[in-house]
Amino acid sequence: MSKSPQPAANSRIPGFHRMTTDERRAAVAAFCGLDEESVAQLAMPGNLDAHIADHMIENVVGTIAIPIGVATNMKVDGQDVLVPMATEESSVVAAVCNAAKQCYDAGGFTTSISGTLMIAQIQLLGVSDPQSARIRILERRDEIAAACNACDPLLVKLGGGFRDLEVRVVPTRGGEIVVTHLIVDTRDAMGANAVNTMAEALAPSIEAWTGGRVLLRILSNLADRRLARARAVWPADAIGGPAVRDAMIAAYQFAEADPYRAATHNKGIMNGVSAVVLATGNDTRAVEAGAHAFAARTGRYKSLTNWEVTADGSLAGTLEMPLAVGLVGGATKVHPTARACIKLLGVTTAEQLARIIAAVGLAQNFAAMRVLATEGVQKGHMSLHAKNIAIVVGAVGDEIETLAAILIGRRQVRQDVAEAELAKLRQG
Ligand SMILES: CC(C)(COP(=O)([O-])OP(=O)([O-])OC[C@H]1O[C@@H](n2cnc3c(N)ncnc32)[C@H](O)[C@@H]1OP(=O)([O-])[O-])[C@@H](O)C(=O)NCCC(=O)NCCSC(=O)C[C@@](C)(O)CC(=O)[O-]
Ligand SMILES: NC(=O)C1=CN([C@@H]2O[C@H](COP(=O)(O)OP(=O)(O)OC[C@H]3O[C@@H](n4cnc5c(N)ncnc54)[C@H](O)[C@@H]3O)[C@@H](O)[C@H]2O)C=CC1
Repeated sequence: MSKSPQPAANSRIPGFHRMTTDERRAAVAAFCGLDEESVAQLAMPGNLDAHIADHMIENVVGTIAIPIGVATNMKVDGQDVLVPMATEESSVVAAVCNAAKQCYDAGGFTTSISGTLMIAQIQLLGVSDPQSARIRILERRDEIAAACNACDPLLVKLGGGFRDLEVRVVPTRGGEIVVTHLIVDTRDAMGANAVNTMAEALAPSIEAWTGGRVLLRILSNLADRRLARARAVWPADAIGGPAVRDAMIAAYQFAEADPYRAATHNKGIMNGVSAVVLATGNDTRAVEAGAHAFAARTGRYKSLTNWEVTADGSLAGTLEMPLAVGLVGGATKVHPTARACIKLLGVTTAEQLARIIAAVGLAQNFAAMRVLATEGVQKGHMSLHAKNIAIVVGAVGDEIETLAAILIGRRQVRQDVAEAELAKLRQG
């Protein structure tokens, strides 16, 4: 039995990972004033009602439960926050806690956002004079704005709606096409449905103005008008000294130079990003598509983060990436556990959510680079993964921790070794 949880004054909760799950929920509730219903929702095994599941997607036959861990030590824009992360991968949550701990005293993470603008694309084919068609569409800006806003009076009332118009002539293998971008502020919605409705509503007018034929009418997941940014500074002393710092810079330079490495580097960032996106009921595929398209925007796939050394010798990291997430729409309001996670985070706007997710992505990248540039990823990752291996070979109850400790002690986190050790354990 671990020690009793103390109400947390901040997100630094040393030993949080040694508490029982009940104690952790109590500590989280004490930290953010989470109501009993949300605590109960988090505690419920298989916490999605079959009836709700059956209405969320098609042809439902069941649900799959993914654990939600809470990242501690996070300070974002001066405020301590506990961050729920839904992931099947061991060591991801621990990595964020670890990275955040090492920059906490230096101020944690500072974030910003470029706005909450989404882009809907309308593809126009069959115009012999695409440049003229482009100008004809641009001339209708006011009509287009009014038509878009008429599609979603609630969004307009909430301060969102049409913001801008772009029209591009894009060469394709089938000839030049005219692509209209509707740029719409979707406020606290991710906004796919909202902007798709506008694009579909406008299509007949665009055909009438140009004599062309509209084909696709759909948002772009390259949400480069909805960038979230995070930065943080890790003093060299807090991370093991200048040699560790310089090794991390060299690791980053590898990702900058080589897309094979950049893909893995960015996968590490997405370990954190996608886990918060999923926990809050947002669309992981939309965020992932946006991230990777943004990483490749110059024509060469690159790191989403930048790392450099400050004048005083600290390690400074920055992350900038599209983060189209919402607090309304999708599963955010439908899935009761997503609602509980949003309460746990204490965010009231999509902007705040995106900013915290960017901070988590940066933390995750720091932790991965630090272990890769020092002891290697296997030590930490495999020690946490040892419990999974124990379960795979059939360990139950107390056997799981005992067997995992044996595997870590032997430095052989392998299924064949686990099978043999479990057999030995059971023989007494
Ligand atoms: C695993 C650690 C954190 C151990 O790191 P450590 O230095 O052994 O940890 P420690 O025991 O000294 O503890 C330091 C702090 O880490 C946290 N911590 C420590 N242990 C736990 C735990 N069990 N549960 C929750 N939090 C934990 C916790 O905050 C703790 O502070 P405390 O609370 O004790 O004051 C470290 O090795 C690490 O950061 N590893 C990185 C792991 C990682 O990146 N995993 C992702 C999976 S690999 C992958 O998919 C991505 C990759 C790597 O390919 C990306 C890339 O290539 O760039
Ligand atoms: N390529 C993609 O990424 C695609 C994604 N989707 C899905 O679309 C869904 C998201 O679409 P949304 O338009 O976000 O959902 P939605 O249509 O369910 O909700 C958005 C609407 O909520 C209303 N609203 C109420 N309060 C609001 C507030 N505070 N701020 C903004 N709007 C508010 C507005 O009328 C707004 O249009 C996700 O489930 C996503 O998976 C759908 C098609 C394509």
